[in-house]
Amino acid sequence: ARKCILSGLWKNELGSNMTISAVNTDGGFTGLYHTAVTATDKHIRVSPLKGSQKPTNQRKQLTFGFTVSWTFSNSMTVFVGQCFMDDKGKETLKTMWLLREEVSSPGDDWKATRVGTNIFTRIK
Ligand SMILES: O=C1N[C@H]2[C@H](CS[C@H]2CCCCC(=O)c2ccc3ccc4cccc5ccc2c3c45)N1
Repeated sequence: ARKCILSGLWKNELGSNMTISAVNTDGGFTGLYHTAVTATDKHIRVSPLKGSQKPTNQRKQLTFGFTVSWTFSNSMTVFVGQCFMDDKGKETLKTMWLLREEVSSPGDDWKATRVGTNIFTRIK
């Protein structure tokens, strides 16, 4: 059966897109993330991502995680999820994410993390 491959171009339901480079032998990958939305009034630029996946030789519907370090800021998002493939070979990445924004004091730590879900599909 065909297996999910993370490398390539993906988009999510927010209109964001990401490019994932080739996955290396230990499951590591890098890429670029272009978010369509932001919780800050700063101008958001394309940001680097780094992640890893379970080696595909063991899984058709692999699990993965990656981190986006938002350019020119001290905020970060981690995504974790799984690739699902339908019987036509169409891949879907179902993910959950945590967005950590920088806050000025420990007293504000309680409000520093947002959580959500994203579904990614391939851009042909
Ligand atoms: O495709 C998707 N897009 C959204 C979801 C999960 S990630 C999220 C986009 C996050 C963009 C970075 C951001 O908002 C951001 C960037 C820089 C910031 C600098 C300083 C901040 C200070 C206070 C609050 C912030 C909130 C978000 C921030 C930043 C700050 N999926």
